[in-house]
Amino acid sequence: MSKTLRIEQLSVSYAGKPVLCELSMAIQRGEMVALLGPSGCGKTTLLNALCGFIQTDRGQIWLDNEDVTQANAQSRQMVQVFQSYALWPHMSVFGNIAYGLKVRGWSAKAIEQRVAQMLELVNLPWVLAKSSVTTLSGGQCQRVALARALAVKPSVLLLDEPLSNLDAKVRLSVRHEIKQLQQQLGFTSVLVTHDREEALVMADRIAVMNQGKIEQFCEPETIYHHPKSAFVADFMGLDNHFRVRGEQLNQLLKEDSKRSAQQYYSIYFRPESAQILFSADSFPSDGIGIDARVSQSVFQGQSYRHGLETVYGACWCDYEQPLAHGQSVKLFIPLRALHIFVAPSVH
Ligand SMILES: Nc1ncnc2c1ncn2[C@@H]1O[C@H](COP(=O)(O)OP(=O)(O)OP(=O)(O)O)[C@@H](O)[C@H]1O
Repeated sequence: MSKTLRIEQLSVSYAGKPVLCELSMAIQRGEMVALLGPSGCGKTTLLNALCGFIQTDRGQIWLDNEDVTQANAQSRQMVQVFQSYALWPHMSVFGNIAYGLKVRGWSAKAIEQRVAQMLELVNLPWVLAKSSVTTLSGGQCQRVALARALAVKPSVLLLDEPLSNLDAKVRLSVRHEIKQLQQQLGFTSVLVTHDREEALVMADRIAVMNQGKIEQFCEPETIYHHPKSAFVADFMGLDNHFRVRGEQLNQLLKEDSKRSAQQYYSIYFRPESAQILFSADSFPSDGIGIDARVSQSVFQGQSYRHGLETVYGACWCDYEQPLAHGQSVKLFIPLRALHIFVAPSVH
């Protein structure tokens, strides 16, 4: 059932405007890959190209050893699940799940067995089979859409923001159900999402896309802890960013003249991996310390998130207690939490 998917140097444009630019990636059999990236970077275009819904300009798409670049959508056996569910409203739950099987000429008995199997798989009771899909909740609709897609045993399942129409609680449970199904059935899948946490939880590997190209493609832990560019760092939740000159960075890191004085650098770090210290605290040596003043204190459950003003700009840092507006503190960023990139010069 499940196959490897290899994309080689794929280019797609709309009316001459390039959207995917020589994009390559290889997805293993049974692997779930998340495509993460800003709006308009080409995630849905890539899914549509894989499915055969749109024409490609150059490059190839391989399923195992078969080049399917020119194959029609039906013969590719890649099935898409959409954000909007795309169920047929005039059909029952049964009718929706059975549709692809009827088209493929399955017998009535085999269809009934398969639909029952699929309903059980996605945790929907058989009594719902005769219901109209218009009477279902969002979570139930997405389960029917998933059952319909899996019923035909696709080689690759393409999930286009399947959870974004669901409310927060349902989204969390459906997220884990899809992941469990993928591990149980071992299907190859590509998941498009805007949600970083969803990508981290669900995917075996994450591809961060930027303007039609892949910026970084690796395991969730690696991309989270070792973003290879400022773009990926920004996208992976390193919400604090200072732009500093080489000589300032040399001073902060106590590394005399290691960097050119005129070059600018971007320092990224997470609010939760920095610390707020006070004048009486002993100062660790394995990090950088910056004088700061509290500008805001916001309760966020486990701790308080504080807005801090420093000579390098504003940032956020967590602390267990609320601190007074205007209070002087020391911002401490451990070396292991620092991500430093050469910044482009501003003219
Ligand atoms: N049918 C189309 N005709 C012309 N331009 C299109 C078409 N579909 C998408 N585009 C353009 O191609 C670019 C990529 O769109 P795409 O939908 O693939 O991005 P995306 O990363 O999926 O965005 P989002 O996260 O907002 O869904 C965008 O600039 C979009 O405006």
